[in-house]
Amino acid sequence: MTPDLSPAANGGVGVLLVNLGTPDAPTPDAVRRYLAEFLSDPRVVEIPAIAWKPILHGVILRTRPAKSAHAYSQVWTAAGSPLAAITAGQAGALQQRLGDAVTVDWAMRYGNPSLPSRLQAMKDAGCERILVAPLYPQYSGATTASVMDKLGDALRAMRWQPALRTLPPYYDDAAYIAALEEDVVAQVAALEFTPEVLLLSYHGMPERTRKLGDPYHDHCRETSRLLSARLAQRLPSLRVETSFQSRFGRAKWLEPATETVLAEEAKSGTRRLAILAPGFSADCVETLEELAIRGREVFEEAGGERLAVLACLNDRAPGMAMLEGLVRRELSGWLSGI
Ligand SMILES: C=CC1=C(C)c2cc3[nH]c(cc4nc(cc5[nH]c(cc1n2)c(C)c5CCC(=O)O)C(CCC(=O)O)=C4C)c(C)c3C=C
Ligand SMILES: [Fe+2]
Ligand SMILES: [Fe+2]
Repeated sequence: MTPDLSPAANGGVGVLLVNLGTPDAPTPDAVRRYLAEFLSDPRVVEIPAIAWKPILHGVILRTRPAKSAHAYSQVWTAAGSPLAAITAGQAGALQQRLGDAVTVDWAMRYGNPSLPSRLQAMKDAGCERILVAPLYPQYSGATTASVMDKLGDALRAMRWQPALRTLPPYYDDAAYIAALEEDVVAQVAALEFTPEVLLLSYHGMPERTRKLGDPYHDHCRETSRLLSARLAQRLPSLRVETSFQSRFGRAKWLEPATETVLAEEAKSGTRRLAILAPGFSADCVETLEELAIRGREVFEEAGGERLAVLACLNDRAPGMAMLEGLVRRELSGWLSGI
């Protein structure tokens, strides 16, 4: 095939938003396909394949899909998986903010739309310079680095590659902390009750990854420290705590576990609690089912009365203004006059 060298088809700038991934449907078969890809990634499960494959295929993929499909079915929307629908909304909102000079698209690390397929589609549409933006504020090997691995695989298969930049983690960026602050203050003001505690719940990781040099735990703690300091000025009576959710497998995970903190807070007298998941750019099964359904049961069974799970930044204005700012900064020198 002869390369298209016409000016209209080439030289374009693109932004590719990437999030984790989600099944195509809330069914055991679709969840099995998705989990098989996700949990075969050596960045996610750092156990030698020879030991892990029999456990994955012999136990996990036989038992977990039905349980996870039930969780997904409780949060599925007319637009599909919340994570996919919201990520698409973020891409649309960013496109509007940046205008026609930039092509904005989105992809998933696992499942669909796949990262290689969207990268190729952007290249075919004339994008020769692409900013890949993993929507993970806190860096981890299992998330950010895994996106870069997949990007490397996709590039390896391309003869004519686009030039690439990648968005660095933004866990301590003043714009991210300010967006969270503004959004928390507005969401708390709109509640029917005044929470005594704000629990910042991050997705967990095996504790071992921290010892191996993964900065994820430190990034989460730093986000919490910076956000707590800002909230202390705005909502001085709110006590802010941090926890890690979603323990998976038998190994020790980062602590304290969200479930444990919810139960202990209720047992020690906290009656009204709000949860925010600052590490998730978009609401997903982890916030809408694990926190808002199962977390609520844990809190109420231990004596808690009111629990509010605050929305993630999603595609609303505070988060989109922050993302637009980060993206414009990273596109510096690639754009003129926008
Ligand atoms: C935001 C950061 C995330 C980190 C860090 C992370 C690490 C991690 N996750 C698993 C296992 C599972 N995660 C699952 C869902 C899931 N995880 C994240 C984000 C992070 N994961 C998101 C946004 C989601 C939701 C996806 C969606 O479709 O909405 C799941 C699947 C759900 C389930 O079956 O419970 C698993 C499994 C590990 C092992 C890990 C670190 C090593
Ligand atoms: Fe996860
Ligand atoms: Fe989870």
